[in-house]
Amino acid sequence: MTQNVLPYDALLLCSFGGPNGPDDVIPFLKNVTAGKGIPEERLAEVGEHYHGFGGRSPINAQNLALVAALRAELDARGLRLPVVWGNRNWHPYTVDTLRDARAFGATRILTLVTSAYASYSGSRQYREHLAAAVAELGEEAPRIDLLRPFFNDPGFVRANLEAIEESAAALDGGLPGAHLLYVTHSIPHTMQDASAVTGPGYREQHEDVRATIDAALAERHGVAVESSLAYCSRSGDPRTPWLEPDVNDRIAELAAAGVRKIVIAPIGFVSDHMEVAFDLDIEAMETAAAHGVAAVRAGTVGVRRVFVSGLVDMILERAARERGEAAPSPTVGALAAFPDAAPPGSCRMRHGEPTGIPVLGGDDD
Ligand SMILES: CC1=C(CCC(=O)O)c2cc3nc(cc4[nH]c(cc5[nH]c(cc1n2)c(C)c5CCC(=O)O)c(CCC(=O)O)c4C)C(CCC(=O)O)=C3C
Ligand SMILES: [Fe+2]
Repeated sequence: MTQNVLPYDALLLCSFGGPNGPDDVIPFLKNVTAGKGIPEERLAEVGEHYHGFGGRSPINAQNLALVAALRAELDARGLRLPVVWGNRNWHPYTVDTLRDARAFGATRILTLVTSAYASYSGSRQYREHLAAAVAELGEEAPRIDLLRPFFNDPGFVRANLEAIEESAAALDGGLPGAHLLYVTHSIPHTMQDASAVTGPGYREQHEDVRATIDAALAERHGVAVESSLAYCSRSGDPRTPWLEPDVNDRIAELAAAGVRKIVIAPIGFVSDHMEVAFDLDIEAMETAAAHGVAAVRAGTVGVRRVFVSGLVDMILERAARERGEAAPSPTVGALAAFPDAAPPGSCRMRHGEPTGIPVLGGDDD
């Protein structure tokens, strides 16, 4: 493959954003939950999680570290591609970053969204957000393309596998006999259903990663791995069904079935942000201790070299396709690579009805 990033002249890392201090917490939560119907009590509770960490989410520092790691990997390969960072819910906002990027001359920007799996929250909502930023900039706007969801990218899966192996080594007797509990963010059933309209859904994407890692572990360690997928961080109206089992319920169930050690593998999250730092490292760990289960939490992919290097491979492949060259999208697991342009109607919450909300990277409205 040619080591060439053209036609792109910048890479945008587009993420969720998070508060940097106590005064940011409430305005941040208002941004996130505008029009979502999340109960006051849930918001107050999540606010407390942030205040417990000094009002600061770890996510911004983690994204800056990823920006630095991407720059280092691009540099190491002799590729000239400025990397910039913008968020959906907090400073630096995407629209401001794009305005700056345009001012320094970027006209064609490839965007990497920090969600590995496709759903409304992890894909379409970002595409609506980017379309709004482009609309706001008008004539000034650079042209934006998006990288496809990367859950089955070989580098992402490999980085998760390595993190699981490293954490399992801390358990008495290691991996053999441990239950491998994969965890991701819960979403409402309606969002799960919307994610499965044009391709494999959110749950199925995770199940594919689980099967791939289980098989690799069995092969590398010569042990059959017992595993399951659980969910964390549900919110919304308690009467609305969300994906289950909750990680805490699942830990209790495993304990009741005689499991004495578990590895919690947060494959749904790319870095140790609030859901990981609170819902897993504090809550789920307390649940495990209360049930007499020895638990370790595997690292998130973060800035692991194999993950970052896989992202740069994806950038090169996409650039080549934009130049009209044939470039494959390598994947692991049973699912094919997601298309570069999201299929019409994908991850649309009220599928079938026009939403009137413009999206980037696969328009269907
Ligand atoms: C699938 C998914 C990901 C994973 C994909 C990815 O990694 O991007 C994700 C990431 C994140 N979610 C985050 C924070 C929040 N999410 C909320 C609310 C919600 N998330 C949802 C889903 C997801 N969210 C959903 C369906 C809701 C209900 C409201 C709605 O339909 O949108 C709320 C409101 C309070 C609450 O309800 O909990 C907050 C504060 C942060 C920042 C963390 C930090 O600061 O470190 C990150 C990375
Ligand atoms: Fe969220």
